[in-house]
Parts: sequence; C-alpha cells; structure tokens
Amino acid sequence: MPGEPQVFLGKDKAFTYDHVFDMDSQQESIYTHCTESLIEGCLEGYNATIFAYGQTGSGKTYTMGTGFDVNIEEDELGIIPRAVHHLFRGIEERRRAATEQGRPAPEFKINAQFLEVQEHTHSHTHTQP
Ligand SMILES: Nc1ncnc2c1ncn2[C@@H]1O[C@H](COP(=O)(O)OP(=O)(O)OP(=O)(O)O)[C@@H](O)[C@H]1O
Repeated sequence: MPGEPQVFLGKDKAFTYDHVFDMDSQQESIYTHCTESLIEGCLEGYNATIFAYGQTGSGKTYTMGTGFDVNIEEDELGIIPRAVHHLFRGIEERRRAATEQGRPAPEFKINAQFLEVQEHTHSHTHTQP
C-alpha cells in the first residue's frame, strides 16, 4: 500500500505495521527507520530488543547481519554491526563533549546479547487432537 505501513494479502486482508519496506529497500534505510532511535534510547539508559522473525530463507540473517561479516561492502552491513558502531560512537561522542565542557566524562556499561532461536521439528506424529 503506497505511502502506508500496510501489506495486502489478496484483495481484502490488510496488515498494518509500524514500518513496511519494499523489495528495493537498503540496509541503511532499515537501520535508520527501525533501529537508530532504539540505540539512541540505550545511550539514555533504556533497554531495547530487536527481533527478526520469519520463515526459512526470508532474510533474517541478512537483515540482522552478524559480527563476523568482515568482507562485505559497507552498504550491505546489517543491523548488528551498525548498532555496535552506533553504540560505541555515541559513547565516544558523549565522553568527548563532556570533557570539552569541563565535566567529568560519563561512564557507560553495555550489556548486549545476540542469539538465534531455532525451532526443533519433531519427526514423530502427534496422535492426540
Ligand atoms: N534483502 C536482501 N538482499 C539481498 N539478498 C538477500 C536479502 N535478504 C536475504 N538475502 C539472501 O537470501 C538468502 C537467504 O537469506 P537469510 O539467510 O538471511 O535467511 P534467514 O531468514 O536467515 O534463513 P534461515 O531461517 O534459514 O536462517 C541469503 O543468501 C541472503 O544473502
């Protein structure tokens, strides 16, 4: 649905989200629209969770990125390396600004996890209704 954060399935099933991106969307745009403000919140002391959900091959790993993508082009970097850079850049900026203004540099403590949840498919058949 152009201009609306909505996806149509068939003629009459509409789903509305905070954001919807079209096929040609770039990693940077997804980071800017969905994630940047969460990381800015972290720098103010708030918690944030970013969760990718979808069927196999739908692009979760590509969109999230990993910490190990050392050989990919900068515009292909996913959310995780962008978030890590953003966090540490944000901390450095805040410490430098404080020092320049003669205030003590603030201390930050980061606690971050990056994990993959996998469904375990059972091979036996359930017989109960
Ligand atoms: N937006 C995209 N642009 C270009 N290539 C993409 C994009 N999204 C996914 N791909 C490619 O499609 C393939 C499947 O994507 P990916 O591995 O990220 O899916 P996944 O949801 O993590 O799958 P699984 O659940 O099996 O781990 C990969 O080769 C990936 O590089």
